[in-house]
Amino acid sequence: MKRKYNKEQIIVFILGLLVLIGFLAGPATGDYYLRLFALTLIYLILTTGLNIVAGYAGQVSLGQAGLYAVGAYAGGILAVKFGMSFWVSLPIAMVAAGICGFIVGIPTLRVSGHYLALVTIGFGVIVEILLVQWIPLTGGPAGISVPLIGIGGQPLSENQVYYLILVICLLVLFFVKNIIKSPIGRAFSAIRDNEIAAGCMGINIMGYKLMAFVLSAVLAGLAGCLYTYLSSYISPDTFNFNLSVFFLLTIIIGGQGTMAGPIIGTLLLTILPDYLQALEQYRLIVYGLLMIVAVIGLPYGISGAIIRKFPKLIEVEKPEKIEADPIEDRHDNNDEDKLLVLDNVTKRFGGLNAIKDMSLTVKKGSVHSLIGPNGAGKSTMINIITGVYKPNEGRVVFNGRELNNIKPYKIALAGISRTFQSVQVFGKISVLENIMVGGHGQYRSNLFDFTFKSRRGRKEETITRERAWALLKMVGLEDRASEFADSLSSGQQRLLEIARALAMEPDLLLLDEPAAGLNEIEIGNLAQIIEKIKAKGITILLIEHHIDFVMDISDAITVLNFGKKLAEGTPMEIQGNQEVIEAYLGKNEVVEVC
Ligand SMILES: Nc1ncnc2c1ncn2[C@@H]1O[C@H](COP(=O)(O)OP(=O)(O)OP(=O)(O)O)[C@@H](O)[C@H]1O
Repeated sequence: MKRKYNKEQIIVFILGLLVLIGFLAGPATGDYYLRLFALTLIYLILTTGLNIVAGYAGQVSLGQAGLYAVGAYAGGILAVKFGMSFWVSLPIAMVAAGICGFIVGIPTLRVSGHYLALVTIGFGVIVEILLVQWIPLTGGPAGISVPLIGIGGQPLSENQVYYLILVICLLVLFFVKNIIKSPIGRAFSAIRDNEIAAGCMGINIMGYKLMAFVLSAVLAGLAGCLYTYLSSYISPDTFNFNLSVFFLLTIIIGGQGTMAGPIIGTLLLTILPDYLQALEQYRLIVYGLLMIVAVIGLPYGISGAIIRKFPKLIEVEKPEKIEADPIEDRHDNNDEDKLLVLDNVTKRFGGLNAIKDMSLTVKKGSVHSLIGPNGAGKSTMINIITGVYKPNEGRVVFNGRELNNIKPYKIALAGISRTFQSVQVFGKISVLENIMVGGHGQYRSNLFDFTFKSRRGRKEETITRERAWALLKMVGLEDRASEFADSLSSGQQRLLEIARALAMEPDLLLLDEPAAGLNEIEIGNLAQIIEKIKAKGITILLIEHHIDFVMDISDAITVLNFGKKLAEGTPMEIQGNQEVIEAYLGKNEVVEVC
């Protein structure tokens, strides 16, 4: 798959421009601008890392200056107190910051949003205080002076240092781009857009949040260490809270969650204020106005606005050949007939029994429907099966394995996929990427494979992408592949959810009101899709209010009322059940169905 217009080419173009500026800036305009550009590149390394955690993974961090300080002081202290060279202290500084990032990331397991922002601010403040108070190690307010970077005993010139930083910055952008374009990057975006749905796609939410924090901290540490050697002197007042706010503003204005965002934001906010010096006393006003206009007028930042204005920039080209049969065959030779068993399950919300002593057996390869009036407890059952809710009593057994205390992502990886009653697509990534998120559990490659684009990683990515195209075609959305998922109609989003759930190659597919919002033709297509899925040996547990649709495609039906089982049987048996007619179907409905 190729992009017609390649975002990476734009990034390379901007960076090419930067190199050119660097060439001209050194000899033509003197050391001041060379240092300014070097500092911009250092900030770019840091904001690219911040973009991973805040832009892609959606976790607010206002402690980045603290992590930057850890890298800077680790580099400085190792050089001054232990006589280590730049080349040895750089990786140690990155590891030190990475460990701090892990510690800062732990609260994300419990808090998010404003609370997380406060926790990260707290970290930055603690670092600032330590830098001032721990005088024997940090030099206190007087700071530390650091020797120049050297190779073979020879110190590098200012120009050489600039190009060293440029090369490191380019490598960082290249590796981060590889990670972001991999299932890891998609997992970050999925968590940002919808944590519950991401968990149900087999994504280990806590693990990926921590990974995002550690990656961004490692890059902050790298930037900090480079800063120490660029400026030859560090003191606590550089690493204050304002700097953390500045970093966050940079990616908000540039455009969070895009590779180009930090580049645009960092260039704009680091270099522009300096050029505005000509406007003397109006400089800060112009700077402030720019920020207000960008934040209010461009909610997705500058790069986000560009992408929305010119969607062709992110358009992916449809492959010439799309596989016709994307659904994995799940028939097996196992004689066990029961795929899913609920044994006396009860779920209470306060004093309300949403489900009471519910027992249910879903046979392998069947389409089993749950019907019942609103509030009967149908969605609660699906949420219990997928681990979103924990039952108060009873057991859920899938494929012979008890699921009661298993996390949603592990249940998903065990072979259960689902759609949601109120659609839960990942709105800010493309339709194609949404389906690729479904393929998350199929990868065997790791962070190393994706960072360095190993053969294994590339091969798995190609397979997932091809299957995603095939699933898109099956649900008739292949012409919408490049669009953001939240731009689809709700009916299309339901189809997208089904395709995404199938990308997980499940044994059991839970469909929660898939026909809601679809017209008659779309419901007909949906019935065909369900038939196809069933023919592949995938078991389906269906919740639906379109009774004739349910009667047509089900092998078994369970009727719920007030959290209890009212009746169970084949469609014929249910249609003739007097209690069901009175509680749910109503006489007219039955006449219509018959
Ligand atoms: N998270 C929750 N907190 C409190 N009450 C809940 C929660 N989820 C469901 N309920 C309640 O549990 C009962 C069953 O809800 P559930 O959504 O399972 O019903 P349903 O059969 O799926 O209904 P519908 O067809 O309207 O979706 C309802 O009374 C509902 O208000």
